[in-house]
This record gives sequence, C-alpha cells and structure tokens, in this order.
Amino acid sequence: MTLPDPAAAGRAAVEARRARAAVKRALRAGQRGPRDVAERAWQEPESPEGRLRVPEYLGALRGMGPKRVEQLLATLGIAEGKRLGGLGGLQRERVRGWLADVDPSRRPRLIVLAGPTAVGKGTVAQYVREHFPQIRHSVSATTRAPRPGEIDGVHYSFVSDAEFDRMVDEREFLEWATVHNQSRYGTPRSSVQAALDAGDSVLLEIDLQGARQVRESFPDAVLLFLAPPSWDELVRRLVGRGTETESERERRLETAKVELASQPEFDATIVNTDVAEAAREVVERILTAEADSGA
Ligand SMILES: Nc1nc2c(ncn2[C@@H]2O[C@H](COP(=O)(O)OP(=O)(O)O)[C@@H](O)[C@H]2O)c(=O)[nH]1
Ligand SMILES: Nc1ncnc2c1ncn2[C@@H]1O[C@H](COP(=O)(O)OP(=O)(O)O)[C@@H](O)[C@H]1O
Repeated sequence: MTLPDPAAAGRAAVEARRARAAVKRALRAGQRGPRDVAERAWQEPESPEGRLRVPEYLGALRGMGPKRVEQLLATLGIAEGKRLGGLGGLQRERVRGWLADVDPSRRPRLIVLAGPTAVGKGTVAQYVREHFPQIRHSVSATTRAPRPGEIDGVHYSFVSDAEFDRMVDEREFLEWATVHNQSRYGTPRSSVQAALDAGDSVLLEIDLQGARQVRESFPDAVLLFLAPPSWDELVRRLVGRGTETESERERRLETAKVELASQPEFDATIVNTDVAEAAREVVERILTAEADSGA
C-alpha cells in the first residue's frame, strides 16, 4: 500500500501556485495575450491557466481594478469562485465576446522577419518563441539537410525534392523560393491561415524573395528587416556559427550583399546588436501592427 506523502503534496501545491503566479505576471506585462491564456485554459483545464480563478485572471488584465472585475463577473454570469478552466460553453462564449469587444481593432497580422544569412534571424525568432508565446511561428518546409541539433517539424520540415515538387504542384505553399541558388524553402499555407483565422499573428522567418511574394499576396503583412551592426560582425557571426564550408560561406555572403541593399523595401529595420533587445523590438512592432485598425 502506498501511503500519502504530505511533503510531496505540499511541494506540488507550492509549484502549482508559482505556475499560476507566472501566468498572471505574463498577462500583466503583456507578454501573453488574454485570449491565448483563456484558450489554453479551455484546452487543458488542469493547466496553470485552467486552474486560475476567473477574478484572478480578469484582475491581471490591463485596466481591470477589483470594482470592474466584480461588475464584469455579474454581467457575464460567472460565480466568483469559478476557475477559468471550469467555465461552461455559454460562459466561454461570453468571455470570448467580451475579449473581442475590449479591443475590437486588434487584428492578427502576418509578420515577415528577413535579413542576411547569419544576422541572427533564427536566434531572435527563438527568443521570441521562448518569451512571447502568444506569437505563432510558421515551420517551413525545406529540401536542405538538417544541421546538427535541428529537429524535423520544429526548425523545419525536412522534405525530399520530390515531396517539395508535390507541395508546389498542389499549391500548398503561401510562398516558396530557391535560396542561395541551392535548396528550396516554402511556407505552408494551411497552418498560417489557421493561425490567422484563430486570431493569432504569425511570424515568418524567410528570405527576400519570399518576403516580396508575401507583400504581393498579403498587402497588410508587416515586413521587418533584421540588420547586422556591421558587415564585419556579420562575417564573424557566419564564421563563428561554423555550419558552412568556406565556399558555402562565400555564396551566402554574395546573397547577403543583395539582401542588405533591399532594406528600403521593408517597413522597418531592426539592428541585431543584442538578441533580447532585437526580439523585444520585433514584438513591439507586432503589437503595434495588431492595434492598427488599418483605417
Ligand atoms: N522564401 C523562404 N525562405 C525561407 C523559408 N524558410 C527559411 N528561409 C530562408 O532561407 C535562408 C536559409 O536558411 P537556413 O538554411 O536556415 O540558413 P541561414 O539563413 O544561414 O540560417 C534564410 O534566409 C531563411 O530566412 C521559407 O519558408 N521561405
Ligand atoms: N546579437 C547577437 N550577438 C552576437 N551573436 C549573435 C547575435 N545574434 C545571433 N548571433 C550568433 O550569430 C550566429 C548566426 O545566427 P543565426 O540565428 O543562425 O542566423 P540566421 O538565422 O540569420 O542565419 C549564431 O552563431 C548566433 O549565435
């Protein structure tokens, strides 16, 4: 017979409280969107999001004092002790409706992050992934071979030439291009559209040719150019990464010159001196674009 272990139960309770506090902090800081937290709570009622009491959740949103929370609970017909994950279908619909009303002008946007090889697009995108989970990332398909540490389906979907041909023929790509005169890369249309339809902005980390195609088909996409602090620093990062041969590096640096010259085509340039700084700037641009009604 296994005896209950009160110490372990106590530790689990402390952990759970910490996890809920982290969700509230992220909401307050605007690092997580209210919709994102609510949807997660409804997907998984036992997650920290799901275990949040509704007044705690509402109270963590910008501009929501205790008085407004109390009034809102009455309007939405939700009892004070209810947990977010425990809301019924009708109550969820009411919360969704309220969230849409609070900020009706917020529009999900397609965001392109482009820039020369080794400027740090992957590193900055990874920082955004880890610190700002409300922004979705598209996973591209590519015919290039995986680098050490790259995971199929996470960094890229690694596909054969024949599979890429099939995807092109069946119009599965929103855009695609042959990059550095070598491998083909493409953005899957269906997952991007699904994220936008669900109200989430999507970050695409793609090359200049792809950025131009996106501008054509999505005129309101936001195009961000990630630039190096200097040419020498760009070369240092490429060499330092150590993932290409000498001839491959030269080929990439040739493309980099063309890409650097294309900066005026972009909506903004962000200089990647410090990764955290650059990532924050990317997210700020996304939030500003979401809030722009386009009127
Ligand atoms: N057009 C397009 N370019 C992509 C896509 N995915 C990645 N790329 C670009 O392909 C280029 C090569 O990427 P990669 O092989 O990871 O090498 P890196 O740029 O040196 O890190 C980069 O400029 C990427 O931004 C895509 O889906 N479409
Ligand atoms: N702000 C930065 N300062 C110093 N090194 C950086 C910075 N951003 C990225 N790097 C480094 O530069 C190299 C290239 O970055 P990576 O993200 O692979 O570039 P990209 O995806 O644009 O080709 C990596 O070794 C990465 O660790």
